[in-house]
Amino acid sequence: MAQYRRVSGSVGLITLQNPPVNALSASVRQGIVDSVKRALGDQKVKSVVICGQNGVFCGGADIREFGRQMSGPPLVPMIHDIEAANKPVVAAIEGSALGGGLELALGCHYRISHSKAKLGLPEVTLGLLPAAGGTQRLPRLIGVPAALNLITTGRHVTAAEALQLGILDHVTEHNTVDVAVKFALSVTGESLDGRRISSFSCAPLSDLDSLFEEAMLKARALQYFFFAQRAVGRWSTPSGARWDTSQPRPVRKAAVIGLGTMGRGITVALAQAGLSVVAVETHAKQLMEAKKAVPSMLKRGAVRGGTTIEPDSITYSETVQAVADVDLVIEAVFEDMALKEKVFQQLSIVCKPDTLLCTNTSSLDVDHLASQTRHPELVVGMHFFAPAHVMKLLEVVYGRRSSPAAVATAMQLGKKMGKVSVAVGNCRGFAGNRMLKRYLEQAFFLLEEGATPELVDRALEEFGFPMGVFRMSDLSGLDVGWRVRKADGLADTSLTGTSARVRQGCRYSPLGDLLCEHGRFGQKTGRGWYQYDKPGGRVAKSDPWLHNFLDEYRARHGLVPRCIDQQEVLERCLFVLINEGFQILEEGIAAGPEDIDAIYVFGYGWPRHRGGPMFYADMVGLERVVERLERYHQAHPNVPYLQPSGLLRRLVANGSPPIHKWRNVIKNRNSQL
Ligand SMILES: C[C@H](O)[C@H](C)C(=O)SCCNC(=O)CCNC(=O)[C@H](O)C(C)(C)COP(=O)([O-])OP(=O)([O-])OC[C@H]1O[C@@H](n2cnc3c(N)ncnc32)[C@H](O)[C@@H]1OP(=O)([O-])[O-]
Repeated sequence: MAQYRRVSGSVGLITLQNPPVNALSASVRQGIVDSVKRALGDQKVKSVVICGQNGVFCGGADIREFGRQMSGPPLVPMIHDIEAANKPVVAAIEGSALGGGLELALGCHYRISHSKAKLGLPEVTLGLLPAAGGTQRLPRLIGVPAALNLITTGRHVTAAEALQLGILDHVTEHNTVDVAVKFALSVTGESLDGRRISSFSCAPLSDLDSLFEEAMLKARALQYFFFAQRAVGRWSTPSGARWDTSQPRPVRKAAVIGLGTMGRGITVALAQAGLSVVAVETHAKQLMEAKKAVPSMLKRGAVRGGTTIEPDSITYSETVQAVADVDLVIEAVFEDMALKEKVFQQLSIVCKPDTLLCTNTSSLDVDHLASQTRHPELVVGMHFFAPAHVMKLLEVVYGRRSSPAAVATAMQLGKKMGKVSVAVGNCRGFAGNRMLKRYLEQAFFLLEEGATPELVDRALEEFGFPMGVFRMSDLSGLDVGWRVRKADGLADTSLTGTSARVRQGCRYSPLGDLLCEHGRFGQKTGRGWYQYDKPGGRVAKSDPWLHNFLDEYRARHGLVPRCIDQQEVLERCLFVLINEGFQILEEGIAAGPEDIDAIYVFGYGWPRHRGGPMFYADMVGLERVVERLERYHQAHPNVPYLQPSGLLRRLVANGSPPIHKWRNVIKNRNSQL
C-alpha cells in the first residue's frame, strides 16, 4: 500500500506502507501508481515527496512474491512515469534504499537521505540483476566504474559514500521527510530537464572493455574461491591418508600450554567451540594476566556473536600435571626449540597414552618435536594465526609419522573452532610463512634498489591487500623475524663490504636487522618502517629518518637508486611468492593449489577477488609468470628463488592447463618418483 496526502500546501507526500521494510509488493506498486497519478493531476500540488513508513525507505522487490505469478503494475514503467513527471519528485531516504528501492529513488529527480541510511543494489546476492533501471540509471549518474562495483558486489554504501559518489543530492541529520518537503517546495517550478537520469549520457571510457574484463575476472575468482574453500576440507597426504578414510577422535577436553598472546587466543577459540579447557602457564605473573584477559576476550566475543559461554569451561593451572586427563594438548610456549622439546618430553609422560599432542609453532620442525615423545604418531602441528580466536586460518601440519587419525582429529577440531583448516606437510615455515619469506625478501631488495616502504605498500594495497608488507611488518613486530634470523645465524650486522649483503652464497638484505638494532620494532616501539605518534600507535606516517637511513645505506654499499614502478613491485613480490607456492606443490607440502589459495586469503590478506596466489598465476598466464621470473633471475642471479620452479615449467610445457587440472600434472610427477 501507499498513503497519499498533501502537506505544506503544495507538496504531495507518498508514504510506502508494507512492513517491515516497505518492499515493493503488488499493492505497494499499485499504491505508488495511483498516488503519483493523483499528485500529478492535482493542480494544488506543485511537487512530490516519496518516503517509507517507520523510518525505512524501501527494501526493494518483495522477496515473498518471488516465484509467484506476477500481478499488479510492473516496476519499470512505474519508475519511468515518475521520472517523466512534470513536477519535481524527491525521494526522502531513511533506513535503507536497496535493490528496487534504490531504483525507485533513481527514478526521482532528487534524492535526500538521512546520514544513517544505507543504499545499494544487492540483487547479485540473490542471483538477480537490478533490472528495474538500476543497471541503466546508476552508471549514467555516477559513471560506469563505480556503478559496476556496486552492481557486481551488491555492497551497501553509507549515505556519506553515496553522497560522495553522486547518488545523493543531500544528506541530513534531521527529520528526512521534513527536509525533503522543504526542499520540494524550494524547487517548485524549476526545470527538470537536467534531472532525468535516463536522459544523461554515459561518460565515455576508453578502457571500457578492460573494465568489464576485470569485473568478469573478479567474478571468476570469487566463484573459484567458493569451491577452493570446500576443496581444502577434502585433504590428503602423500602417504595416502585421506579425509574420507581417516576417522577423527572425539575431543571433549583440551589443554593449552603457554598463555602468551597466542595461547590466550587459542584458549578462547577452544572455549567458544564448546570444549572444556585446561589453560597452563608456569609463570605466575603471566598466568595472573591471562586469568583477567581470557574472560574479557570471551565476553567481547559473546557480545559480538550473541552466544553464551560457560564461565567454568576453563580451568587455569601453573603446572603441566593438570593436563593428565585431556584428549588433546596445544603447546603455545615461546618459539624456542629447546623449550618446546622439554614441554613435549613432559607431556609425553604426563598425558594419557592416546592424547593428541599439537604444537602451535610457526616454523619449527614438527618431526623433531614428535621424536621427543613416546607416541610420535600422535603429534601434529596446529599453526594458528594471531589473533587466534579471530583469524579464520589454521594450518594443520602433519609430520612423517603423524597418524591419519591425528590429522583428521586436528582438522575436525579446527572446523569446530570455526576455522578453515588446511593440511600441509612439515617443512621450514610450512606453506604460508615459507612463501611469505620470499615475498619479504623481495620487498627488502626493492628498498635497497631505490624503492620506499610507501611505494611498495601502495602497490600492494592497490592490488587489494588490506596492508602492504611494511605496514604489516610494523603491526606484527620486526623483532619476531629478527629473532628467527639470529637463531639461524643470519642476522650478523658486523659484516661489512659485499659480505654484508650475502649469506650462504645468496643475496641477503640486512635492512630488517639494522632497524631492529636501532630499536625500531614497529608499532610497539612507535618506530619501524614508518613512525607512529606513540608506542602502540596505529597510524603509520612517513618517516624522514627512515628515508635518510636508506640513502646512507645505499651509499655505503655503492647501490645506485633507480626508479621502481608499481608493476615491478607486484611482479617481484608476488611472482616469487607464487614460485615458492609451485615448489611447495611439487614437494607435496600442499596437496593442491586450492590449499595454498585458502591459506593466503584467510591467513595473509590476499584479496579474495583475486582468488589466491595460485589462481592469480593462472589468470596472469603461467607463461608470463615464467618469462618475468626468468628476466628477474637474469638481473639478480644471486637470488635462486627467482628461478622458475620445475612444476611451473612443466605446467607450461604441458600447454598451461587451467588450475583445476594442475593436480593431474602434479600426480603424474609424484607417481614417477
Ligand atoms: C527489482 C529489483 O531489481 C530486484 C528484483 C530487487 O529489488 S531484489 C530485492 C533486493 N533487496 C534486498 O535484497 C534487501 C534484502 N534485505 C536486507 O538487506 C535487509 O533485510 C534490510 C532491508 C537491510 C533490513 O535489515 P535488518 O537487519 O534491519 O532486518 P532483517 O532482519 O534483515 O529484515 C527484517 C524483516 O524484513 C524482511 N525483509 C527484508 N527485506 C525484504 C524484502 N526485500 N522483501 C520482503 N521481506 C523483506 C526480512 O525477511 C525480515 O522479516 P522477518 O524475519 O522479521 O519476518
